[in-house]
Amino acid sequence: MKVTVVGAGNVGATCADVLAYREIANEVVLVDIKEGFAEGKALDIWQKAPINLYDTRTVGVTNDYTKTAGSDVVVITSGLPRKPGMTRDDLISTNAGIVTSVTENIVKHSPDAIIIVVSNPLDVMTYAAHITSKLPRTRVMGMAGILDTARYRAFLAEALNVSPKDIQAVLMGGHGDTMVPLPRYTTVGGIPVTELIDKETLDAIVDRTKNGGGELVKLMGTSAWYAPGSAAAQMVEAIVRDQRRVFPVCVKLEGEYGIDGVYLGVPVILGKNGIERIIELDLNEDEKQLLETSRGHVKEVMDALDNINASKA
Ligand SMILES: NC(=O)C1=CN([C@@H]2O[C@H](COP(=O)(O)OP(=O)(O)OC[C@H]3O[C@@H](n4cnc5c(N)ncnc54)[C@H](O)[C@@H]3O)[C@@H](O)[C@H]2O)C=CC1
Ligand SMILES: O=C([O-])CC(=O)C(=O)O
Repeated sequence: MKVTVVGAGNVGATCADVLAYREIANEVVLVDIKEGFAEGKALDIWQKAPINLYDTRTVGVTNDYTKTAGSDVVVITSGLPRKPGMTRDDLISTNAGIVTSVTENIVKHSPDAIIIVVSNPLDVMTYAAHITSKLPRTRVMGMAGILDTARYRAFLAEALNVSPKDIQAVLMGGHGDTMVPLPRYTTVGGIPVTELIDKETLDAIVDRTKNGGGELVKLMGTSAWYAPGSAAAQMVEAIVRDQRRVFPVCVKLEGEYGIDGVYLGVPVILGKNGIERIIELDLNEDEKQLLETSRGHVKEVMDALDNINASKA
């Protein structure tokens, strides 16, 4: 299995590292626009192989997509991260240009690849990659839900003083303040979370999760990478090992949840064909309302991208 990671910055290099040391791929190609940067990161990861004992070959290239040819999966992390005081949506015009040109190069050399978008604003960058690639919606998806769910699970594990391994949860909607956590579908070792935690603490955790990305931007002056890079690698693993994992993933909805033509995080089954199935939960009225708010926000940003593209045409 060959995996390309575009963008050798914080998230891309972390993702490539996890793919290598967990031997998720035989070959990982890192691509960056900065001269020598991807080459250096790939060499560093390769030099770790004798220490951490793995065989995965890591190769770095400066904008040379011929080396990415025949990739099974491509992860797009290229683009600006936000700084304190910015929203993810503020990145739209710069990152849309980057994601669009990267996607063109990817499909030219790897027409059968499955594409996982990480660049922000996530839902709308997934839209940009999908319309550029012209691939079926099952093969172009965005990573955010695994990360958001992981933050929620980590906060819950801390509050309950239990292992994060035992917390199962799902979130839906856009990657931003309008994400839709679903406490009704959260369990701790099979026990509904509402039986173990009071409403006030749970509400505070939900709130912290919604602002989880911003909390880290404020602390570090740039956005997170360990959990995001690992989350993207986990999606790659589900695909290349045909694991049929159930994850929240950003995908174009075509009637599911009564939504058409908008890219949102929903639970899916992830396997060798990409999105094998979208799971439709029976949401209650409150949850439907939250999802509708999230849909409205993502649609607004999609429209903003359409306007940017129209003004360039
Ligand atoms: N979906 C999610 O949950 C998350 C998304 N992100 C997003 O991921 C993106 C990357 O974040 P970081 O890795 O922290 O940023 P970074 O600045 O560390 O790395 C980005 C890399 O992209 C490269 N790049 C820029 N234009 C390129 C092009 N045309 N072709 C190839 N490479 C190019 C840059 O040279 C840089 O090395 C950001 O947009 C960030 O907002 C970050 C964390 C979580
Ligand atoms: O917050 C950001 O800008 C990066 C991101 O999407 C996250 O960490 O959730």
